[in-house]
Amino acid sequence: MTASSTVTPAVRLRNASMAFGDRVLWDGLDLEVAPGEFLAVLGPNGSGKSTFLKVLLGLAELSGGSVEVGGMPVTSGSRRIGTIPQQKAFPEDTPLRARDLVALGVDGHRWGVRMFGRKKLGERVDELLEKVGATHYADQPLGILSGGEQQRLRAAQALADEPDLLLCDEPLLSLDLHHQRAVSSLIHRQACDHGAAVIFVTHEINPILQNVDRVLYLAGGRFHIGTVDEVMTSEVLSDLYGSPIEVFRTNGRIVVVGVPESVAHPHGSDHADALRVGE
Ligand SMILES: Nc1ncnc2c1ncn2[C@@H]1O[C@H](COP(=O)(O)OP(=O)(O)OP(=O)(O)O)[C@@H](O)[C@H]1O
Repeated sequence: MTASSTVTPAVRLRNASMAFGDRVLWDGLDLEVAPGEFLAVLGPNGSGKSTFLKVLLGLAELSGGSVEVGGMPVTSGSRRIGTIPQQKAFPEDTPLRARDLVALGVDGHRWGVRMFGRKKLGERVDELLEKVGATHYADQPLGILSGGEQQRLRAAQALADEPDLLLCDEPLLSLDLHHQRAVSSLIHRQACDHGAAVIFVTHEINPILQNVDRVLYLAGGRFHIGTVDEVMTSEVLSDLYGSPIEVFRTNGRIVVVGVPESVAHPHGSDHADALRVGE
């Protein structure tokens, strides 16, 4: 799906540039993301993927150009944006249970808490917990849960208020295969059934290959936008990285070979999956 002229894009960037000092993350970026569209944002460590989400949240200002969300200038704290932030463990003594975190994402007015009391809120939270497979640890303290268990709760919280725009920063990290599928299909349904635009930052495109409409690939201060077939090619990635890259498909998966180690791990990251989009 792409933005048509009659529908207000969920996100619109015009001639957008972003730089920190002389470090350019992107320049001349024109992009419209339509309601219901699923955009994957790919690129090596430090290429600007999280910064891109921050710009949409109003937490970072473009160096040039403009950005609109839902046809309006970006303001921070919109209820219509759901976020699944990059994973960071909750401290062990966090005074919340799993279900409390999900409940924080539910807008009381929207779900009629005022009219029907806490019962309705509880039902909505139970429904969300079930969708991410978290029912059995709903009453556990947040801080003792594993990284993957916490991550599933973040996904439930982000979807609680049926956002129009869902910003996901590596939401599948530390999830096992089963829960990767559950969470990515939940996010995809938010796009298909509720018309939410999804912007999904990831190093690993294969788990979401079936869901992606377009890819924004950031690398070395440049970018390429298009469908998976248009962007994930040896030619495009070799051009972006400025060195020979091989992209091939096997068993319905994309394998990328030849990304320079210095680009894949510019900060000495121990994130070994950094660019292994094919595994
Ligand atoms: N406020 C800031 N001031 C200066 N530099 C910054 C600031 N925020 C981000 N950067 C730099 O911009 C670059 C892009 O950072 P960003 O976190 O967006 O990358 P990323 O693609 O999300 O990386 P990763 O895959 O490692 O999460 C990094 O080199 C980072 O150090």
